[in-house]
Amino acid sequence: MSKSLTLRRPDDWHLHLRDGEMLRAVVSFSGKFGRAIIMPNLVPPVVTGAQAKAYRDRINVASEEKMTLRPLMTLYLTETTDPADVLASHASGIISAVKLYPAGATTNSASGVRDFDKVRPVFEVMAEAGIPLCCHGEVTDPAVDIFDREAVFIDRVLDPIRRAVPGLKVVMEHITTQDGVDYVSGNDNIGATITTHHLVINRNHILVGGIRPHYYCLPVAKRETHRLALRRAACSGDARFFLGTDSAPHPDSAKESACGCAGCFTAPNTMSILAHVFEEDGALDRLEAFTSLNGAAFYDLPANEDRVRLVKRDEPVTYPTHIAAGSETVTVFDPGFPLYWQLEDPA
Ligand SMILES: NC(=O)N[C@@H](CC(=O)O)C(=O)O
Ligand SMILES: [Zn+2]
Ligand SMILES: [Zn+2]
Repeated sequence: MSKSLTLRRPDDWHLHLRDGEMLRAVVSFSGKFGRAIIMPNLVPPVVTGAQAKAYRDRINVASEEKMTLRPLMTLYLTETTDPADVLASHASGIISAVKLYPAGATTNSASGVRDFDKVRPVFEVMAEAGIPLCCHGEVTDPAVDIFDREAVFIDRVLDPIRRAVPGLKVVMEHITTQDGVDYVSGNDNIGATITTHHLVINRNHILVGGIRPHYYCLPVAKRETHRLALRRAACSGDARFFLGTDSAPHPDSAKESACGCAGCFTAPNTMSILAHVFEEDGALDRLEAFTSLNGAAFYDLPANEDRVRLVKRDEPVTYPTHIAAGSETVTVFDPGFPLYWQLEDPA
């Protein structure tokens, strides 16, 4: 008999759905999730409540009837963000969080924050209203080595913000280091998303034997000790750690380039990969906490009531290696090992 596992419907607490043709091409691959925090780094970015509402409408139009996905919107924080708009958008249920991109840190972050003191009034109203701040946690100082940028962000930016604005609820997005795990574990009012791909690859996967643009994302994967720290955190059941796939589709022409952009497209096979990883670490009984319970609790939302089933097949399950997006293709993340677990819905 094949092995199977029933769990509450998973949520994705960090997802890029893009817009237009790309949105229409990728949205169904996240269709079996319950809720997803939708990142606002469009071109131009989603900076006002009105824009977030319009973007949510476009996502709902692009979604198919049978999908369970419910988009939870975020605002892209800029130095001119109006605290009143943040409060009103949250009060009316349009947004669930605000996203902090240090200017220049990652894809489409040019309009992000340079001077963190300038956004202090926004942080203050967020703390008061209990609105989470989702952080892309990397400094942009050219003097800081790219592999150290997350650890330095904690010391230079994140910890000072949290001290200056007590009560601010923070998500450290897509942590990639032992330092990130330690900081989140040792503090209150803070959680962290962990991506699927950072549980699977370290920096060797990107660089050994040739440069692999489809493993390049930000924050960049670190050395193996850090990957193992992420695996322990994800598999621990600790309520501070939850799934945010950071599935970030880019056209292959933009990835396979002399200056390839950052992002891994993991939406199609995420649950299969996670079941593999948790089984390997003897933690299948804690997969539900990571994918379906911890994030909801952090966002003060109930867990999804309905269930999905993961079934372990005798033969590897196959996924498309590429999907079409208009005249472009997007490469699906290749974990580098065969996948046997398959998501079944309904359970
Ligand atoms: N993670 C990435 O490498 N890329 C993301 C941006 C982000 O989440 O930093 C993207 O939008 O492509
Ligand atoms: Zn990011
Ligand atoms: Zn992201």
